Amino acid sequence: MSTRAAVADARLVVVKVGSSSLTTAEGGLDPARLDDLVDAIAGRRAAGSQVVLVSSGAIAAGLAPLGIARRPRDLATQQAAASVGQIVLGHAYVASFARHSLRVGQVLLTADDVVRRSHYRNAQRTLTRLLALGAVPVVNENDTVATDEIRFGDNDRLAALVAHLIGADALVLLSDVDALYDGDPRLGPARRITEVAGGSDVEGVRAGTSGASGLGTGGMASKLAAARLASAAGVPVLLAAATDAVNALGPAEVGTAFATAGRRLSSRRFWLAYAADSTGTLTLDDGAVAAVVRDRRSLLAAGITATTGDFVAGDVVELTDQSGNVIARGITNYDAPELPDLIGHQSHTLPTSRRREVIHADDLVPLAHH
Ligand SMILES: Nc1ncnc2c1ncn2[C@@H]1O[C@H](COP(=O)(O)OP(=O)(O)O)[C@@H](O)[C@H]1O
Ligand SMILES: N[C@@H](CCC(=O)OP(=O)(O)O)C(=O)O
Repeated sequence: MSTRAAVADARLVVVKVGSSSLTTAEGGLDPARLDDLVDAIAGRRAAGSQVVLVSSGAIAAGLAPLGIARRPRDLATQQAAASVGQIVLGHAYVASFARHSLRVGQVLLTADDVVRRSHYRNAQRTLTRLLALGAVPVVNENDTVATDEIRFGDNDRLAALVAHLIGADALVLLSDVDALYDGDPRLGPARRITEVAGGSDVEGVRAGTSGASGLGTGGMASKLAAARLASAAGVPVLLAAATDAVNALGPAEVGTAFATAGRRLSSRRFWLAYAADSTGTLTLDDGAVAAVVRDRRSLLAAGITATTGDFVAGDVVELTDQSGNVIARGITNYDAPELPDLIGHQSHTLPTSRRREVIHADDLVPLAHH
């Protein structure tokens, strides 16, 4: 099935909308744009799909009520604005979805809630039950309590993680631009990219890190990273304009479609590959890179040339090649201080208590460079 057909046929869709697509030029929430989005989602629901909406806009919606002219830079004021704005936003969705007799459920998450394995089943269960009860979950980052350490940073990433968490069949990223281009179309002529089948299709793409409105975060770079994260984890992605939501959620061919790379990862392997924080790095020689990535073998001390970080056994670490590219992630069997004496040595030359592989193949996930 083509990527576009997979998105069009998806039974469970995560739709993410950015701040810039919900606000007026002056910065307040735009009820007409919000209604248009809700109409498109209600249409998809009526056609038989379930939809989870990941909506930004809390900070933007809180600025005018607090008399703040532009997006604040400091975290405390952002959090205060989000606190005021999230209620405004939630209320706007309740009223707008009510026009279609649809109920909404607000789900505010921190990175910990979907990244820590002990927590994510909770989020999974709530979202699944909301859907079973016929409600539309409206998800945002829990900005008021998310400190820098536990922030997703941007809702594109949150949406990609949620899409995998709930086993969505597709992720639709709606923005103020109608597709991915090879450069920022605001800055000059740029070529539109309609299909991304693999990494070579986005090689050389310049994706800006800030949006036009100054209200969102991350710009196209965070969208591209999220699209690649979801597609690498087995969820097809469509990036399109929020003003074209009806077509993006319907059969029309709009935007940029990102094909999946292979099978869907299990929750545990997805967590290992993308969600968990890593606390260190192991640098591998070429032979070890091939053993881990191509042959899917365990990582032995002999193939490691250097380590950084302050990790302990059981932590997630990144594996890089000699050029510093991250090629895999895995759970280490050793504490960082134990490794300098072991690396570069063949197992049979080490004391018996030190012959265990550094990372077992079952605890290793090669990262797709597609
Ligand atoms: N390569 C690119 N292709 C498309 N848009 C790009 C690219 N690089 C930068 N951009 C800009 O990114 C913006 C979208 O980011 P942003 O406003 O943060 O979105 P949102 O608020 O929807 O999350 C677009 O308005 C576009 O001008
Ligand atoms: N959680 C923040 C949004 C952060 C964010 O990623 O914004 P955007 O780039 O507009 O999707 C808010 O609701 O204001």
